[in-house]
Order: sequence, then structure tokens, then C-alpha cells
Amino acid sequence: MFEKSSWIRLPRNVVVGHGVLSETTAAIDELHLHGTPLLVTSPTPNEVAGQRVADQFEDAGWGVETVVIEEASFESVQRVIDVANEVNPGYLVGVGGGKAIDIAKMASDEIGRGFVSVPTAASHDGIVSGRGSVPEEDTRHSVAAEPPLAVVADTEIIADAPWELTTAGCADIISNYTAVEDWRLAQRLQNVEFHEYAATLAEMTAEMLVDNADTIRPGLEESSWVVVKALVSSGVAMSIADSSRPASGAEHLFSHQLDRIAPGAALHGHQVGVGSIITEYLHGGDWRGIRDALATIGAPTTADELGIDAETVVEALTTAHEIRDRYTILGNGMSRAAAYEAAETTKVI
Ligand SMILES: NC(=O)C1=CN([C@@H]2O[C@H](COP(=O)(O)OP(=O)(O)OC[C@H]3O[C@@H](n4cnc5c(N)ncnc54)[C@H](OP(=O)(O)O)[C@@H]3O)[C@@H](O)[C@H]2O)C=CC1
Ligand SMILES: O=C(CO)COP(=O)(O)O
Ligand SMILES: [Zn+2]
Repeated sequence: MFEKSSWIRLPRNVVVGHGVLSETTAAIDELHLHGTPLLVTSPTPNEVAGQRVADQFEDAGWGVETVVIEEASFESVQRVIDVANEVNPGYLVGVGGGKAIDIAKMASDEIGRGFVSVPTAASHDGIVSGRGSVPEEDTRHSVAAEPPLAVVADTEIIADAPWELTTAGCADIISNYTAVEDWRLAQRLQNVEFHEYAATLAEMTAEMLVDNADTIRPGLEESSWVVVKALVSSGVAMSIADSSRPASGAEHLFSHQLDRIAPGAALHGHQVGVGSIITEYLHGGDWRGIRDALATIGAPTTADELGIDAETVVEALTTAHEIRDRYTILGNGMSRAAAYEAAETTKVI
């Protein structure tokens, strides 16, 4: 039965490969955008890529305005909006990790301009999605934001980024397994809207990454390529669902709660990976398989490796269900005894 219309907003040009940063203007030119680009970046990404992108824009005769943000905050989003109000850009270009990209996509959404994503790290699937997240107070989870019109992912630059950013991106993809299990559960128990295509794509993406886990190695540019492709697929799954459901279940609630209790302890992807080991155990599934895939890639599998203690894990597990209205295997909350049992059995603590 057709109940309502749905919009699937996908990037038109996804350019991935060695040296493709030099094709940024070509990828944008194809979109028939007009006006001066506003480049949003952060300090290191600006050095490794932003300045080169700005030079390309100048050489193309398009001009460019640049904002360098240091922090992932609503203040930074506002700063970009303020600059945009002054210079009236044709579109925004985010160059960096999740911080610069999310700030650019949230500002784009606010001012109604197109957004182009130029990731310098493969740290999570936000680099290609239409979801934005700023780690402040009540909004730990992502919200709808401007999806990228184009993504330009230069694997030469991404392979040179700190390796733990790539293992975090891998773990974010592996967490799709439990995210989809939670989504199916929510459909059965709560009649939550479910999209088979989006769920299958998200699961298949995780499966392909796990199948290739032993080829993902630091210093191998091919590994960055595999991870970026997986992040693109995961972003597409979220666009099809018009929700982060295909890539975010209870393991993400656990991570968002850790961000509250122990801010900055570990990377998003590493936290959701450890969360996935525990929530797969709660689902009665192959949690050892998830743990082994994470370990093979070199992502954390224990609280120690995340830099948090047992009490923090238990507090996050018992309160994670309060993060948002999203039904998962955590139901209405875990007891402390159950949280200890799950974390100990899976050797997370
Ligand atoms: N939209 C979504 O679905 C999601 C969004 N997020 C958001 O994303 C952000 C986290 O993303 P993440 O990528 O980890 O964070 P950052 O963008 O802060 O990048 C992490 C670090 O890596 C540095 N860096 C980036 N690229 C390179 C490179 N090529 N070489 C060397 N250093 C590099 C950055 O430098 P510098 O400090 O100079 O920027 C920063 O220190 C948070 O704001 C979070 O809220 C997280 C999960 C999901
Ligand atoms: O990180 C995400 C998917 O990997 C986004 O999920 P959230 O909506 O839970 O922030
Ligand atoms: Zn995630």
C-alpha cells in the first residue's frame, strides 16, 4: 500500500580515488552550481587539502571565501552562517573530517545552499550522509541536514590521515549489523517503518567490510578505498531510509551516552564498535564474530582500549535508551546487573 511520498536525496557525483582532489572543480562544474564557493574547513584538513581546493577555485575564476573552524559546536555553525550572510555564497564546500563536514552541511541546510563534501578522513559515515551532528548537550545524535551534491574523496590524502580515524570508520560500518537487527526488532515490536532495501544495503556493506577485514592495513591506500566505498554505501542506505536507522541502533545510543558521560574519551566509530559487541550479545547473535572483525582491523574491543572504566560502560548501557525515541534491544533500559553481565561475558570489561 502506498501511504505517503518519499524523497531519496543522494549525491550526484561521488569521486573516489588517488589524487582526485585535483578533480574537485570538475566534479562541481558538472552540477551547474553558480556563485562563489564558501569553503569550510578545520586547521589540519586546511593544510592537507583545503588550501589546494581554494587554489583550484581561484584558478577556475570562481573566487573563494574560506572559514576555518576549530570546534564542533553550534557556535561554529553560526559563524559559518554569519560569514555566508556577508558573502552570499553559491554553495558550501566542507573539507575535513566529520567536524568541518557536519558544520558545513548544517550551515548549508540553514541557509538553503548546496553542499559539497570533501573528506580528508574516513572516520564515520557522516562524511557522505544527509545527517549532521554537533556534540553538544541534548543533541548527541544526528539530525537531518543538507545531503552532499557531490563527494570528492581523495584516497591518497585519506590514507595519510591518522590510522585510527580509518579503523573508526570501519567500526562504524561494522555496527550496521546490530543497527539493522534493532531496526527489525523495532518493526516487529513497535510497528516502526522499515525499509528492506536500505536495511539490506547497510547489512551488505558491513558484510563486505568484514569479508575484507584482513586486507585493511595501515599504509595501504587500497584499504582507504575499501572503507570510503563502504561509507558511501552506508550513507546511501540512510538516504534511502531518510533516517539513520540503517546505520544506528543501540550501539549508537551507547556511544552517544558515552559522549555525555566521558566526552572525548574515544572516537565515535570505536565506541559504536564496542557497543556492537555488547548489543549483538543481547540479540543472541555472533558477538564473537563482530569482536574478531574489529580486532582484525585494529579497532578497540574493550573498555580499556576506549580509555574508559567498567562503571562508565555500565552507566552508559543502563541509561542509553534515554538518548532518543528509538526502540532497540535495550528496550526500556537494562538493569545494572544485566549490564555488568553482558559487558563481562563479552570481555568488554
Ligand atoms: N553526521 C554523522 O552521522 C556523524 C557526525 N559525527 C561528528 O563528526 C565529528 C567527529 O568526526 P571526526 O572525523 O572524528 O573528527 P574531526 O573532523 O575533528 O577529525 C579528527 C581529527 O583528525 C584531524 N584530521 C582530519 N583529517 C586529517 C588528515 N587528512 N590528516 C591529519 N589529520 C586529520 C582533525 O584535525 P583538526 O583538529 O585540525 O580538524 C582532527 O584533529 C564530531 O563533530 C561528531 O559529532 C560523528 C558521528 C556521526
Ligand atoms: O553515526 C551515525 C550513523 O553511523 C548517525 O547516527 P545517529 O543518528 O545515531 O547520530
Ligand atoms: Zn555512526
